[in-house]
Amino acid sequence: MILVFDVGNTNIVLGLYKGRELTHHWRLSTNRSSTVDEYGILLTNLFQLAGVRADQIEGVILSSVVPPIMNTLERLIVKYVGKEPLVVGPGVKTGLNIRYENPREVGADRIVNAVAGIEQYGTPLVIVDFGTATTFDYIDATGAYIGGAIMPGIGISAEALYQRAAKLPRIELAKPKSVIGRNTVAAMQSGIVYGYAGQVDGISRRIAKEFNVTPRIIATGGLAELIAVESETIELVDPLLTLEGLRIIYERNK
Ligand SMILES: Nc1ncnc2c1ncn2[C@@H]1O[C@H](COP(=O)(O)OP(=O)(O)OP(=O)(O)O)[C@@H](O)[C@H]1O
Ligand SMILES: CC(C)(CO)[C@@H](O)C(=O)NCCC(=O)O
Ligand SMILES: [K+]
Repeated sequence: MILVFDVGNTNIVLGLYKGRELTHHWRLSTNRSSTVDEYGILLTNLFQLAGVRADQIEGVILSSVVPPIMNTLERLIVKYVGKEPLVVGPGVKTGLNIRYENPREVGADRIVNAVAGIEQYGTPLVIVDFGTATTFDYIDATGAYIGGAIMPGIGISAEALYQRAAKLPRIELAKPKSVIGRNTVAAMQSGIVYGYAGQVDGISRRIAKEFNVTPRIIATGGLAELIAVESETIELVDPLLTLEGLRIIYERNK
């Protein structure tokens, strides 16, 4: 079995693979102040519930876009799993040709998504990941990672409205009945959900136009489903794309 870790700014998603099969996956909050042992308790409990022992895990791979907690997580894995994790970064074979101005600058989650996306959906391809930030990645017909776009995530956008406007409440992110809201909550839900779907379609169409391509457009991330149903350009949602990419990269480095 291998254990894969996707460390994002909001959530840590982890999964256990037996061969190519994802047998378990879990979502924890990313907490910058948790200690090695606090994460260790969570991991131990999850393994126990799943009936898995640490000594059944042959290897661990981790990708992170949160440098301040890397040290804690590496120590967690050594102490509670008894393995040195493979960390996605310079020196790890991903098989991806990265054409960003500075390839080291691309978030590891975006690289991992691209690796999985190419494998599962082919190229040219656009991947939209709805997380803390919403990212777009464009992979051209030759399989090269060209770059993309980064916009404020849905959670961040909703949070900013509530934080900065005295009369705007914190709302549930849900689709309202009509694009015209006739109360504050419905109006905010319309602006966020339909506005966001429009932004996603706008960026996707610009990519298609600028590069004169018809890419497949695949979405992933915690809030993908909510927007994908309203989007005219997203073809499907693959919630486990990042975990799959981690498994593939692990295999390429064995
Ligand atoms: N129902 C909701 N209402 C309001 N905000 C939400 C809701 N669900 C998620 N969020 C917020 O949306 C953002 C993205 O959450 P999501 O669960 O998609 O994270 P994620 O895909 O794990 O992201 P990352 O990989 O960046 O950690 C977070 O800021 C989160 O707090
Ligand atoms: C954009 C996020 C925050 C999305 O998780 C992450 O991929 C990141 O921190 N990226 C670094 C900047 C870049 O990808 O250009
Ligand atoms: K993510």
